[in-house]
Amino acid sequence: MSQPSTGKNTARVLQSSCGEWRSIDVPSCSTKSSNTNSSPKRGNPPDDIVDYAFPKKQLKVHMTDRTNSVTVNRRSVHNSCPMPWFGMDIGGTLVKLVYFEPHNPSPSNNFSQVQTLEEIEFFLKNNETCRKGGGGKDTHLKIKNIYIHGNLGTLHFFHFPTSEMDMFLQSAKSKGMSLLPCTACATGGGAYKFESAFKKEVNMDIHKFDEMDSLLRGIHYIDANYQEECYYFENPVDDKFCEKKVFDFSSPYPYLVVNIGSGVSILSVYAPDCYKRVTGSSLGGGTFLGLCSLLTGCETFEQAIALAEKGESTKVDKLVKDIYGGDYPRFNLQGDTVASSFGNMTCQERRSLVSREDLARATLVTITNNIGSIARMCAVNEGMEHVVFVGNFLRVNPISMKLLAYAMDFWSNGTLKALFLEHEGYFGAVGCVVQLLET
Ligand SMILES: Nc1ncnc2c1ncn2[C@@H]1O[C@H](COP(=O)(O)OP(=O)(O)O)[C@@H](O)[C@H]1O
Ligand SMILES: CC(C)(COP(=O)(O)O)[C@@H](O)C(=O)NCCC(=O)O
Repeated sequence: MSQPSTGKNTARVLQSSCGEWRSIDVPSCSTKSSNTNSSPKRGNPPDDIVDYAFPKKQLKVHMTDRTNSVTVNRRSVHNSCPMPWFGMDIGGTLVKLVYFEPHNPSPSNNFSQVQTLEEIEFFLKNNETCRKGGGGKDTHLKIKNIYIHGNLGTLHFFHFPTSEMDMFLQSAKSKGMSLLPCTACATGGGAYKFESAFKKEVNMDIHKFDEMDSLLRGIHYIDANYQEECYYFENPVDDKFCEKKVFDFSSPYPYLVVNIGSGVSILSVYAPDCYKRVTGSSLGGGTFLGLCSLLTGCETFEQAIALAEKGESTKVDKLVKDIYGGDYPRFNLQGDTVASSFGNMTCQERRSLVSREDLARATLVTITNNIGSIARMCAVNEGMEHVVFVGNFLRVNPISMKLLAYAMDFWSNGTLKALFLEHEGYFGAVGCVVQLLET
């Protein structure tokens, strides 16, 4: 297979760099904290929940060590947010919805909590708009036996296209959803864009949270509560020997997060509550799907990926060997390296030889390599060894994951490791729910 492109995108990266510091309200957050052992504990023993959703100032917590870990008494449950709890990440392309089903609904309103959940579940499952564009419940991601704010329950995962949001609200209104008691919090751009529509259509005040804060809260929360969340690929481009392996994410700091949604955001994370947004790129998952739809006529992300699986990008891209006749050894550029993405498509004859599958594959490889190249440069600049890739661009998309794994390893001579998370696109929505009681 072709090699990832080299750092052709340097200028773009530097231009879009903003490097604004964000630090959540926790003391002694050093800007360049080293790899201290400040990670959440795994598992959830009954009397020792480690819950990063609670800031020190609002709840009675005590510091367990010098690295800002906070231990929360499980009885400090907030009663002003009626269950069931819903967290939404309303992104540029998809609405990610998580909801918490308590195993022991509070006795006082036992019936209404259960009934409310059943009614909302029925609505989500049977609503036309929720099923559009491959939307629906991600049953395989469900987490049983998780504690949120001291309550044991199950976390459910659901997604649908953001383009259906208005229809979704209309439909929720017509089915009487506004009358059901529950608490909804939201993040992503849509939390702001649709805030007034929520109020107008379903008379709901949503609790808004920043999407980067939520993303990190979600990552740390899920990782602390769900074994085997984090993984990497060994031998990523060798189909025979490629293996998915669990990575111990219990001491992750510092690390880089690359969130590949419609666009791309890159964050340096130094401690549980201390990070900065390093840069971003407008060439993300939306670009892939947009270009692929134009070039192949595909209708959905799943179709685009299915086409890409059968195509060859080397028919579309111009390789170093197409230009040099072989390697360019002086600068260690192998003949199979992509010299120019889509570079062969300037020629009519070559255009007539490529299929929709080849175009889909080339689009996927181009976008993925560009993100990999930016991520690698950020990791080098920031002195990071671990790069965590998240976002729904990676959904049902092992091609990109393996390419990113290979690219990180190859271009860093093995010093950088690409990591992935099972609940790839849902961390913002989870992070909202765990932040709920801070408001
Ligand atoms: N069912 C789907 N419909 C549309 N895009 C999808 C779907 N599944 C995965 N994707 C990919 O995921 C990207 C959106 O990722 P996501 O993390 O949800 O971002 P956002 O928050 O911007 O909506 C899309 O641009 C596309 O590349
Ligand atoms: C604006 C966004 C944070 C929105 O997040 P998204 O819905 O794409 O997940 C993201 O698309 C982004 O970071 N875009 C790149 C902007 C830049 O060039 O920095």
